[in-house]
Amino acid sequence: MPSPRRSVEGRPLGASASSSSSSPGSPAHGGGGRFEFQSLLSSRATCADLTCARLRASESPVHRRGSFPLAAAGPSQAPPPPLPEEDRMDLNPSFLGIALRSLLAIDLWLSKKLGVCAGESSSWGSVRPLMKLLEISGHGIPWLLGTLYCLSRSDSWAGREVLMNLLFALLLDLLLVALIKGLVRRRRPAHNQMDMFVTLSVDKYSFPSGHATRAVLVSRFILNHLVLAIPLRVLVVLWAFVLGLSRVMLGRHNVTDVAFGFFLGYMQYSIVDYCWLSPHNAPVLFVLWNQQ
Ligand SMILES: CC(C)=CCC/C(C)=C/CC/C(C)=C/COP(=O)(O)O
Repeated sequence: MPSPRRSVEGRPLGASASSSSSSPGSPAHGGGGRFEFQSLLSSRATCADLTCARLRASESPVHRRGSFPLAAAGPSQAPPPPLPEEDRMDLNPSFLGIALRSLLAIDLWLSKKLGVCAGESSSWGSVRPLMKLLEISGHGIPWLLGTLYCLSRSDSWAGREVLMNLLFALLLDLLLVALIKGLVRRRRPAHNQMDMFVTLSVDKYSFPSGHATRAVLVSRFILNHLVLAIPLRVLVVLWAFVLGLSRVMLGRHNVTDVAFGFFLGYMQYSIVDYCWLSPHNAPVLFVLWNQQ
């Protein structure tokens, strides 16, 4: 008699066709050496399929014989067409898959816990205005306008060169973040209120955090190109970190959006540093600006 457990656990499909426990004509066998439960374990299985799968697992062989007249009809029946690979349930998920799912679950749980300023009525709702002020300090518009203004006022070649590269860095950041947001399309957390100061259409997505990328990019830029006293340098690093944290506290982002944003901002500065624009490698830019 075929054991009902076979169809649940996904045991070897190639069981001997001559075996008395699963002959081609038996209910668990689709003929042609292929068991039927393969197709019933489809992740896209219809409700009816799943019901059948459960029945196969729990019903007695006698009942099953009655339930599947086609399978019982014998080996002369045509075997069911094999399902495409992607339609089969993965009964042996990889370690990486489990790790990613666990990370995602922790991410969502932690982000919800840290979203203490997500609304006025949240536990830290009273500091929400302060967090929103911090949000504006890392917004793209003040940084772009500020850089353009300083560029227009700069009267030294060295100053212009640094500002030109800051402008390039800010534009590269906007482009890369918009590109990744558009590709990944991760929704912002459910507890977020969409009341942000000027946004682009891709800003309905949350991965990665544009404020986090900009915070790290600009901080690295400042630390490498401005001569600052130690306390000010510490303040710059703190600003970047608190700005990132505030994104989660405001409920705008999950922790992984900000963590990846920090990483991306760090890499972006490395790109800018590598492609540093100067009057030697980009003379046109500097001459054009001078003529303004
Ligand atoms: C030149 C140009 C396209 C300027 C657009 C500046 C702009 C509206 C940037 C959006 C900044 C923003 C709201 C980013 C979203 O940050 P998340 O931290 O919420 O991802």
